[in-house]
Amino acid sequence: MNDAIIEIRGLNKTYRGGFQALSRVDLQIQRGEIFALLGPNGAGKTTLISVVCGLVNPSEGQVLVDGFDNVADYRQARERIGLVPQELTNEAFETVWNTVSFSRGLFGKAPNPAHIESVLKSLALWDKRNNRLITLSGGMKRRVLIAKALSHEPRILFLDEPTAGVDVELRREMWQVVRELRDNGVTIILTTHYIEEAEEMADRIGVINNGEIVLVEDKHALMSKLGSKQLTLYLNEPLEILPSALDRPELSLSAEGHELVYTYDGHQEEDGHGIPALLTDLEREGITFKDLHTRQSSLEDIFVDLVKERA
Ligand SMILES: Nc1ncnc2c1ncn2[C@@H]1O[C@H](COP(=O)(O)OP(=O)(O)OP(=O)(O)O)[C@@H](O)[C@H]1O
Repeated sequence: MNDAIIEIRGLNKTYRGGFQALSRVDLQIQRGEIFALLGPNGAGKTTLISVVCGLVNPSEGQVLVDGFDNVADYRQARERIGLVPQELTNEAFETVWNTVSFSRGLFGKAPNPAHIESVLKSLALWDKRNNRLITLSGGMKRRVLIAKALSHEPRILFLDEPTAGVDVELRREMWQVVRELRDNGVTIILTTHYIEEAEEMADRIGVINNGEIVLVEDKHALMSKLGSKQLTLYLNEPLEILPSALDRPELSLSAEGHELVYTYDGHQEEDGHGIPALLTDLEREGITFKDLHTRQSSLEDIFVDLVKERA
């Protein structure tokens, strides 16, 4: 199904001074998804978001937001987007209510107190509506940034590193907020270098490195395609060498022969070389084990491999 709410075509960005921050970026964001853009520092994440939001001009290429060209039809494109920036830049002495209402006005939208009320309630800020921002906790200030970005009823929300420097509890709270927004039909694009965040939240993941999109994939497909599993058997008696009957590339001895490590990705099963065959061979060779441990590679392992491969 292709129901792209954002279409990015052939985007290049070379900053004044000659640095190329984006290189031939093609990307489609589907309506209603949570898309995580993952990449190391300086990869081009903020530049890409800034171009889509119309804050930075591309050197080449085109961005369509819900069908509107973000240069030729800037207003229509921009009003569909909410942007939660990386930096906390709040007006310290304003109240929550005023700052969020003012943001709506910046988009030329008529006041709509009922909408502001529902945004503040959904972000658990209603009780704080008359508080000055300076009196709020860090987590509340972040939620105010989200409320500001939602004040003009955008259908797309960009979150640039929403949980950078945020503690674990607050991070979970933010994830919940983002999920609820998605459940209400908002398309979410978030940048992060917390792999855990992408693993937890995203429907699809894009990886950007050195200004190039190196991969876009459904999260589960990515993890099953590139992920591997590892089975470690703790042997009763150490082995000096592997018997030839056990000779297979996926198997190795470690811990001075006390551990047998089998690394597999599911394809071995199809070829008849999976775990059942391994266990049968072990029994036949009289090799016994006292314990076992399995481990699945995380998105982090996959990501590190990807970025290393292209370095
Ligand atoms: N205004 C600018 N002028 C020149 N170079 C810039 C400018 N803004 C960003 N860059 C360069 O472009 C590259 C990409 O920067 P960008 O902020 O998009 O990366 P990022 O992936 O968001 O990084 P981080 O994870 O650190 O926020 C970096 O090398 C950066 O130094």
